[in-house]
Amino acid sequence: MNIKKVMIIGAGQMGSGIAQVCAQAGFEVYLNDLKPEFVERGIGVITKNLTRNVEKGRMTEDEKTSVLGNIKQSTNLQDAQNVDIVIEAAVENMDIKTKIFAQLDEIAPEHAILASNTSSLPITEIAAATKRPEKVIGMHFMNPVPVMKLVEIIRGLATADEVYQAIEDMTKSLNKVPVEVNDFPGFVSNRILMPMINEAIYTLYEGVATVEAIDEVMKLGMNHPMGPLTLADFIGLDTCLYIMETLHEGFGDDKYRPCPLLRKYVKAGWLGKKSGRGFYTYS
Ligand SMILES: CC(=O)CC(=O)SCCNC(=O)CCNC(=O)[C@H](O)C(C)(C)COP(=O)(O)OP(=O)(O)OC[C@H]1O[C@@H](n2cnc3c(N)ncnc32)[C@H](O)[C@@H]1OP(=O)(O)O
Ligand SMILES: NC(=O)C1=CN([C@@H]2O[C@H](COP(=O)(O)OP(=O)(O)OC[C@H]3O[C@@H](n4cnc5c(N)ncnc54)[C@H](OP(=O)(O)O)[C@@H]3O)[C@@H](O)[C@H]2O)C=CC1
Repeated sequence: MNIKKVMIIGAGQMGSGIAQVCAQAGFEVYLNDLKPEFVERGIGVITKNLTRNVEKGRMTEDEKTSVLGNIKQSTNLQDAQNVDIVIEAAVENMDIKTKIFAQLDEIAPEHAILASNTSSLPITEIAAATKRPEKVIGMHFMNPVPVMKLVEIIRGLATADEVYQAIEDMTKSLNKVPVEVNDFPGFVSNRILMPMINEAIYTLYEGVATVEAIDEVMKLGMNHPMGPLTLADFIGLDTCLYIMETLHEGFGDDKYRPCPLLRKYVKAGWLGKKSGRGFYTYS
């Protein structure tokens, strides 16, 4: 399967990172979001990252221009008719994702793969919204995408072997490391990571220690690069809550119940770094 043209849906922190690494690997990229200003914000982040690469001598100014030239801005899903693969990185909500996939199924060429960067939602259910479940797959990048090596590849029940192989090959061409997993809530990454973050929030909620102390324990005691509350802010508290809800509902086990403090913060609009306030405040 020859993949040259890629569409990324959602120009948030994940979508813009995925667009950057695809453009750097020479793919032609359409970066799509609901409004032009969201796409422009994503291009702004990519430009900043590339400028840092130039300043550090890892890339020339001409290479930066050429990478940016590989990215087209899109606010129209119809642009999917021109691509070989769509990677969806919109918000972590099943209704929104299934609507996007049903539309893409009508628009994208027959050969096109429809991938989702979902961090926890069942790929099989997303695939069932299309008439091409064999071409639907999970391609789960880690944040920040330009830095993190892993891509968790999730097979839905119907995903074809050649589609899995194409995504594995594409992952390697992006200079990332693919790891194959099966379709269960939270896959491997968030089934293990998110209960730890949720427990850190309970630790705060129950007054065991301060935000700073909890992070310090995990950073200095366990050598984690970021404390769990810093990491939760970095991921987005809305995304953390959606993932916990998927685990709770998907396994029907109360050990995954989201901490009420997490719910409260999300209801307050304290979504972490991206909204300027979470467990910490950001200027
Ligand atoms: C929720 C999900 O579904 C799945 C997930 O993604 S879970 C989240 C997974 N990610 C993590 O756990 C990240 C944990 N944190 C880390 O690994 C590190 O703190 C970090 C890599 C983010 C930053 O590393 P650091 O050493 O503390 O900071 P810093 O020295 O500023 O950055 C290291 C490099 O990363 C780059 N970097 C940092 N943040 C970046 C960003 N947001 N975008 C692009 N590049 C970034 C820096 O430019 C720097 O590059 P060079 O050394 O090549 O110049
Ligand atoms: N944050 C993380 O660490 C990780 C997140 N993920 C997954 O990646 C996905 C995106 O997360 P993230 O980038 O953090 O979220 P963000 O909130 O940063 O970005 C999501 C973007 O998608 C846009 N969007 C929402 N609905 C649509 C739509 N129908 N069509 C096009 N664009 C849309 C949003 O616009 P608007 O602002 O208007 O809502 C926003 O710009 C989620 O599924 C998440 O679970 C995966 C790995 C890590």
